[in-house]
Amino acid sequence: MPLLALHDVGKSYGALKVTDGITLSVAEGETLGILGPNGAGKTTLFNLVSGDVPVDAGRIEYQGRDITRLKPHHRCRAGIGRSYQVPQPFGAMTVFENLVTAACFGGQLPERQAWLTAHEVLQETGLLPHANKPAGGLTLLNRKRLELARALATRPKLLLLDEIAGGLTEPEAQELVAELRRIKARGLTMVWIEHVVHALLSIADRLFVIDFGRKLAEGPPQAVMADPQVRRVYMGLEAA
Ligand SMILES: Nc1ncnc2c1ncn2[C@@H]1O[C@H](COP(=O)(O)OP(=O)(O)OP(=O)(O)O)[C@@H](O)[C@H]1O
Repeated sequence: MPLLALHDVGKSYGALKVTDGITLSVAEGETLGILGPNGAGKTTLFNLVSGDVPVDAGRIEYQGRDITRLKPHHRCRAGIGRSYQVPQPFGAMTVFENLVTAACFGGQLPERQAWLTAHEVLQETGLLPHANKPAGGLTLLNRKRLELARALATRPKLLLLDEIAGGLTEPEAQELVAELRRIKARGLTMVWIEHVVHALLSIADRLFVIDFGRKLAEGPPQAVMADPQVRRVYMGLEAA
């Protein structure tokens, strides 16, 4: 049984079909990379899985259970954690307080357990030296780390990452990828939307490419990147 399964999922805004009959599944322990041009409907797909936005059509299953109509906070408590493309920390709170809040309210941990979890996540994401700084004053790399850390503090079984490497310099992106590799190695299932293709390729087990809300390609990373349609539509390259 896959951890996550989408069956013919659809979403429209007015006449615009943003998600058009998407069917995909994610196996436990897998890292699925999602690619697609700007406006292809990638973030919308995450919004549908996390419940931030209701679906118009189709069904979403998590751990074999139909969660299509479940509220976002219940999905979070069931183990679906996500980051946002634009980091959304509580800027006036410290890094540590942000994580305790995520662990208490997202992960529903009792306070003592939330503190311990926040500490573990600080270590895992390299944020320990910044624990007592206000989140609003962090560098972009550390804001991205905090976005990752806030999702981890909810103790997810499925982690959805939305362009976590976007805007970083090459060495910063490499640091973040190294952290994600360690997280992957402990068996966490991840779905990662990313435009920084080489970062995604260094970790993804499988790719799923979206264009105009539809599946364009799916499969092993090398095969997908060699697909003439993907090269033309996504990378603007002529087919070899
Ligand atoms: N709430 C909304 N109301 C109207 N249109 C929306 C809404 N949310 C998204 N869209 C439109 O849906 C389309 C897909 O948006 P989405 O953010 O999912 O794309 P994306 O693939 O994540 O893009 P990017 O790579 O630029 O982040 C875009 O045309 C966007 O303008």
